[in-house]
Amino acid sequence: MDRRIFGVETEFGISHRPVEGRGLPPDELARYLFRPVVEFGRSSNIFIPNGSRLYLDVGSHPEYASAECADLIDLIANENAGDRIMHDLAVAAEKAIHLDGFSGQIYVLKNNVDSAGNSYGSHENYLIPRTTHFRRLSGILLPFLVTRQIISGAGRVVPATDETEAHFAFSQRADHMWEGISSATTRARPIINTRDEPHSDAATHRRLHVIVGDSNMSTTTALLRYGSTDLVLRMIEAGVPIGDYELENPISAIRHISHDITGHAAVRVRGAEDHTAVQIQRGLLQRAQRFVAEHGAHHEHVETVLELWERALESVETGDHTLIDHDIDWAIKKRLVEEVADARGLEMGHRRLEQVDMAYHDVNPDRGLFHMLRRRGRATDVLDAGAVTEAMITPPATRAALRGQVVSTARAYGAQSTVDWVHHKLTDRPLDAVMLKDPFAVVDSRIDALLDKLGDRSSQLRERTLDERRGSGASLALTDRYALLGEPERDEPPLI
Ligand SMILES: Nc1ncnc2c1ncn2[C@@H]1O[C@H](COP(=O)(O)OP(=O)(O)OP(=O)(O)O)[C@@H](O)[C@H]1O
Ligand SMILES: [Mg+2]
Repeated sequence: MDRRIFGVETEFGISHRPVEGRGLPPDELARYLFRPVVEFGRSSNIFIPNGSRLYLDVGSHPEYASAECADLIDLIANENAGDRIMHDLAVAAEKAIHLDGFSGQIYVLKNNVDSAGNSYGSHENYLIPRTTHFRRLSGILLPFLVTRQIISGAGRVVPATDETEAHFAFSQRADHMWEGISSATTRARPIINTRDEPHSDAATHRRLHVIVGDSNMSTTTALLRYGSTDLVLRMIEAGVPIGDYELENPISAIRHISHDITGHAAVRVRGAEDHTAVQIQRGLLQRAQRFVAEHGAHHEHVETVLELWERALESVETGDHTLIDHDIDWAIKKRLVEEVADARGLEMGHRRLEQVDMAYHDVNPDRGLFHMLRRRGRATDVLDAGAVTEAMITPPATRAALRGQVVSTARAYGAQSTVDWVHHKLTDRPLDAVMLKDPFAVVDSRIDALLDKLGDRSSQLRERTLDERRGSGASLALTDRYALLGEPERDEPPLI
């Protein structure tokens, strides 16, 4: 497909560190965190004006599901808006717990393993044509995804166990995958989830749900992760021959690869010699380069993706990690961990280095180590300054723009809306529901007609300024885009 819809769901780890004693249990903390969300949307599962979804499932890992995007930079901006929203919620929650007599700080981590060894995910969604042959898709995509960690893993300080010494691994998530392909998400944790919910026209499309990825702090790494996957999908869809790297055992392979930072760990390929992760990735990259040379780049980021991909593989192959230690999460983190270890004379197994690993993923822009590195010029960024703030309040140019319009306009009129990825209605007009099956569509006359029922928008609504919005919600993302023109100033009621 020349144009594709992308979305990414991020689950966050949360914790409370009081000045002394035990912290609040995660479920209680999550309730504090989501208080402004519930105030805004009367539920802990809501769609917000930037088109994305915020929700709290059972358990205590709040999730941000990005709006559907048709451009990779839009996707990364929208994803990072989610990190910022979670940070805003943490700031508000910290105030709330202090008012309730608790002390200390709240941490929101965009990582994939907590200190107790629980794992939570970063799930990617790719729109693909229904005609794609699933057997062929998985035969190519699984080896790609199993080895992708060497170019886009988030890196992990792995503590010593009875069998292994402490070491640095490519991936956070690799040890927590249990199956290659299946329809169950949480229980079986497959690399590719086949649950068939396309959020688009089911006759023509599927939504491919990839569960294996590490959450990325680096926007450059994110571009390589989504961009390389898109290129592999594009080749599969075009039906070009892509080499045969079908793995005998994807799950043992993914773990084996993660724990050998030299990239030389060999895995069994069905009916062929053993291959290293670098060899498999090289084979796929060469195919992709040839494919782009023959068919042309299908979007403006392709060249950057190919350059990063090449450089990341060269870095692993040669062991010269300085080639990517500003661009790829695992290498950025590894350099930091080694610096701390050297400066303090610590062995790899030291607890302090695990803390550095965690702190790398702190979404707090002032405190998080990744954010500090970026400010010091030690991590590249593919987003323009201001792009994340913008993405907190502006949906991408897809169906998400229509969803955002419904949510914000209804709120301006004091009406309630009920929306999901596909359905849109005003809650008290259930018969006027609008179903938007085309995720690329940015205009739809049925949505206009629906919103016109609320009043004449052109003469009654004005867009709020950024300053007004900044002053009126726990997070910029949880504020209304519009206000009614000439809204009567309400007098403060008398105190007595
Ligand atoms: N047609 C589409 N193709 C690809 N991705 C899509 C499409 N429509 C929506 N998305 C993306 O899919 C993701 C759906 O997130 P959501 O958390 O609702 O996932 P889910 O897998 O359906 O449900 P859950 O996480 O509750 O199990 C979002 O990131 C969204 O942007
Ligand atoms: Mg989800």
